[in-house]
Amino acid sequence: MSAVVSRVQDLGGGTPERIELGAHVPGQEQLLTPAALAFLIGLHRRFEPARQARLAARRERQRFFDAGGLPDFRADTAAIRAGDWQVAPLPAALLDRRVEITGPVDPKMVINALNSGANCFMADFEDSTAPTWGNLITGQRALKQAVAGTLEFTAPAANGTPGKHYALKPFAQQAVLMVRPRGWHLDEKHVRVDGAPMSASLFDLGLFAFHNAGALTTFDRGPYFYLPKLQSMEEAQLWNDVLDHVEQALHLTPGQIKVTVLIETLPAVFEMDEILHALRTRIAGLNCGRWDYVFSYIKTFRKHRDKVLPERGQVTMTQPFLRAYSELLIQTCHRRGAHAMGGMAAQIPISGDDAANETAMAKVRADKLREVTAGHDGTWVAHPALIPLAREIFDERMPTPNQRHVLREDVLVVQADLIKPSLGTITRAGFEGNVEVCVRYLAAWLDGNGCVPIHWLMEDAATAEIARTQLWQWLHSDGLHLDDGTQVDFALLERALIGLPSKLADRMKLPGASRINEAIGMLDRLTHADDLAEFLTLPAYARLD
Ligand SMILES: CC(=O)SCCNC(=O)CCNC(=O)[C@H](O)C(C)(C)COP(=O)(O)OP(=O)(O)OC[C@H]1O[C@@H](n2cnc3c(N)ncnc32)[C@H](O)[C@@H]1OP(=O)(O)O
Ligand SMILES: O=CC(=O)O
Ligand SMILES: [Mg+2]
Repeated sequence: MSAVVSRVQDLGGGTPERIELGAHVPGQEQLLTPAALAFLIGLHRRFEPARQARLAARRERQRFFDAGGLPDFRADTAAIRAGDWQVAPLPAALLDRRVEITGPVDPKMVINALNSGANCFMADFEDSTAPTWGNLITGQRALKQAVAGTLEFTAPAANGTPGKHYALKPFAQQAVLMVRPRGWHLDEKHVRVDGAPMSASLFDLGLFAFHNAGALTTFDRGPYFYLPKLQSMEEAQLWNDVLDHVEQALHLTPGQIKVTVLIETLPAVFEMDEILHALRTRIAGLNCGRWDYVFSYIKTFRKHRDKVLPERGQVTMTQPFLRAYSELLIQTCHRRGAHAMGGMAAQIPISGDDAANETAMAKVRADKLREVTAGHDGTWVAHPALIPLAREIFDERMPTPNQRHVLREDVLVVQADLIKPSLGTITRAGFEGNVEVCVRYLAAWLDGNGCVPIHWLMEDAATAEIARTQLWQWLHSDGLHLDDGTQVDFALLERALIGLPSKLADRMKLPGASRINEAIGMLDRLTHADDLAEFLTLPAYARLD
């Protein structure tokens, strides 16, 4: 906690509160005002014990899976699944979400995304942001200014040429803003209350709501959030309790805060009705967070030799277990009147190679076509250049603002479909590719950059986690071989790691180049460890800032 400097704050309530904050970064004083800090302290004191209980429940459940148990639909909530209920009506701003752009929260990205022509913009504090204190404060400040309509940015001058200036389009032409706070598992180490770090989720969500709820109300909106990495109905209930509290404390209308929940863990797919029900006064939809979902499948089945997945590139949405997940999500959402959002194709535009670009765009097109045909109400893009492509496909196949009327009663998904093993192989390129992605992503993240292009694929915390957990599982499963017959063992890993610095040597301008050796050391330790680390970002966070 070297970065924490302020020891005690007098928040004006008579008794100085015990809150410690990260070293000052520009703009912090306008965000972390005494009133905002008092609000955050209130959130922490009220909800931290419940958060810790939920994290303990996750560990307990994983012990059951490690002992051979399988996730399944819950007997104790059968009445919720069988019941005839609907989520609350959706606000006008969230009726048509056919194309949503996502991205990190730096000012340029925020302006570009809001101006992009997408229906919605998910400003991401999670998978695509490395949570340095500077990134968080800069991001919160950018969002506050964006909501106020004052956000501007000028790129630094280069070679005597003035930097490009960025400004927001008029409000009516902007994408609808949604914010994704970090997940329940993460602490915010730069804010300690009563001597303990506060929840990163409560920090991100609380600070955004505190500063922007009033302004959003004047636009007939509310704070809209994406909630990541939930594992159970109880976690959704905890979020609902938090949001009820936030609405009361900020004098909002009950249900004004809207959320979309990412179904991106394997345990959660068995509780989608229950999650919708727990949040039914405020939930707008569920989203197929496919990358974290695959990561979660690997993590849940870390000890299940019969469920080892093939290499990352072969785990596409047409694998039966992923198709079942997406179709059950659509059926569940539409039955309850909620949106069923699609997810992210990882391909981004390739400049300077038309043929390669066309191949990449064909993959994105096929993915979006699959989504709209299956019944999704909208999709995600990682890059503004993909918006016209996604829009064209959804416009053509979805003439209505959404397709919640498509009930998909033909879908019959049972437990076995959702946990079905996948066919495929592990190639040398797939193994070495995982090593490279882990090292390069980790190095960039440690350097403060949470989303980078690697071999023309968008890589963020979720995609990198697949690579990391696959390596661990492959190396800890006896008798696995590459498709060329080579045994998968630590010698293979060592060879890939040793070769990496020279392979990357001519790319010393790579994001995070200076931290490559540190990343190699971390990956080596993480893969050798007897226990699979829950999240890459937990040990990495200790090294951030
Ligand atoms: C698994 C999940 O959680 S998915 C959700 C989380 N992941 C994401 O949101 C991915 C977001 N995407 C990105 O961060 C970026 O697109 C990257 C890192 C993949 C590629 O970024 P770059 O290398 O900068 O792309 P590129 O150089 O082609 O960008 C061209 C322009 O588009 C802008 N741009 C690129 N992606 C985005 C975006 N998602 N939102 C807004 N603007 C963007 C760039 O800022 C740049 O703007 P400029 O011309 O004004 O300078
Ligand atoms: O957050 C999205 C994902 O795919 O993970
Ligand atoms: Mg995710």
